[in-house]
Amino acid sequence: MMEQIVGYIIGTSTTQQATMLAKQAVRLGRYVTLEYDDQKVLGLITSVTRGSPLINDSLDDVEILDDIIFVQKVPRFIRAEIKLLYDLTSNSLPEVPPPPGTQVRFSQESELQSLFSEGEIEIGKLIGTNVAVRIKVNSLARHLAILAATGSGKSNTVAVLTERISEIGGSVLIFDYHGEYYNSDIKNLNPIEPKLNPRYLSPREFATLLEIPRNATIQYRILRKAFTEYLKDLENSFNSGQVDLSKLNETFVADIESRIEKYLGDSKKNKDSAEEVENKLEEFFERYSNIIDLTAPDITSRIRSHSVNVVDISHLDEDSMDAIVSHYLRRVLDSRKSYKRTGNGLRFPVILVIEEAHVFISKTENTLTKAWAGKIAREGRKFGVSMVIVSQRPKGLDDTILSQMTNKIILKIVEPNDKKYVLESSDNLSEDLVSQLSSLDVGEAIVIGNLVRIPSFVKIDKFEGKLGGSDPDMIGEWRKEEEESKVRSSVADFG
Ligand SMILES: Nc1ncnc2c1ncn2[C@@H]1O[C@H](COP(=O)(O)OP(=O)(O)OP(=O)(O)O)[C@@H](O)[C@H]1O
Repeated sequence: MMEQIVGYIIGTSTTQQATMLAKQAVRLGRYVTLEYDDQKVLGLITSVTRGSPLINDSLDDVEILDDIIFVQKVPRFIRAEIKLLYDLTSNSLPEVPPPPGTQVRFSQESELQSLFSEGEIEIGKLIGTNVAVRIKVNSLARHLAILAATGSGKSNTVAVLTERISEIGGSVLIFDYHGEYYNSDIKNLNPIEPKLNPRYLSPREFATLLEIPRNATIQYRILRKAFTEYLKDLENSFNSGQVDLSKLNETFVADIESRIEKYLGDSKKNKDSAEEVENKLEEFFERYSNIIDLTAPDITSRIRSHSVNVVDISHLDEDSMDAIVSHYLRRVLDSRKSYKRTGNGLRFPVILVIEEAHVFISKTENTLTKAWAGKIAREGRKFGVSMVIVSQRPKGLDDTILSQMTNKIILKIVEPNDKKYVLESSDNLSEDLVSQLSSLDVGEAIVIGNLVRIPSFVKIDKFEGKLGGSDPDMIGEWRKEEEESKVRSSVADFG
């Protein structure tokens, strides 16, 4: 059944863009098909305008308008800009622009299916159609950014995407800023308590957590020697079975300080540096006492394949969050490198999901996480470590790292600077697509990158389970407290 004609191409076209004079109202984000010069070209409606040569904006007398409308049939037009995306005949980009007068029709679902059905997991339907959009999961090796204004559907998208990746055997590690995945009923959930075990810290990482500046070479040397010796002695004690695990955490600072004393030497300068290191060591332990645990297994032994591994960091302060995220990123990358090199380490690829990414991969702050996120953005692909950064403040993200997120799922964004920033950080996103972002409904997204063959307007499937972290029902909680206080006071009277 041939679809009806919705309009004709007018004016000058290029191989990327054409203008249609429409016979009926058409919606943004709809796919259309143009057949000309033995090509069958798929296009996307990216803007629609309506007007009339007679009722134009120079009119300023409504009575004249009354007469015009009453007396005659008023010429009106609907124009639509079409972004030409794909030549279905040659399976490539269109090579020839459509001539004026070319008929335009809505694309048939069978034409669209051929383009969107090749991926391993379905994430939703093309907006306005029943065409399932499937994404190529291997393309996530080039990372993904999920960007949207608050309340537009980021968490729902993360839940749908990660659950379906786990169902095909994949391994995801979500840093759960709001505790919404940790308390959800996502399938294959593997909840992980955030713990920092200094045994798995490198001396440089430990020095960074102690805030020993890179140029404080004497402090760093003293710490490195004491820490390295402590770890060596600890390993020997573990191997000989002489470790009292219950005492490890409480003697950690003293054990290291006793080794610092050994490297004091007699120079005053060393003594001052050593004291500075000891102060920083005690401050470190106070600041991170709720996450330090020398008995905790390494994160790489807690991540499972076939799982949505979720680290609940919602109860931590942002410093501790940053320490956990940066450490876990480093351990996963190092372990995958080790596995690739020696066969020892994390045996399977991992997709790391960083929620509220603008906090950790900030454009302005030099966080601990930013350095490791940058390394993974640059080299993670070779080792099967990819990143999904999720943010409702795109302009707060580091632009270099954002530009390395080849794939993007962009839900509704209204803020003009956010839109501009996203456009500038994506070489596969055009102005006409970005201009649509304000008009997207909740759960509707533009998907671009290697995940899909062509830019796609997708209604993401609704996550069927329960997500935690939703907005509190304040009225309900107040009512409940009122009821309970009545019960308490009546029990007190009775007593
Ligand atoms: N694809 C969708 N289909 C239907 N409803 C959706 C979809 N995505 C999100 N919603 C609904 O919209 C609301 C907000 O969704 P969600 O929490 O995912 O947005 P968000 O961008 O993560 O918000 P926040 O920034 O507050 O975390 C929820 O009630 C959710 O059920």
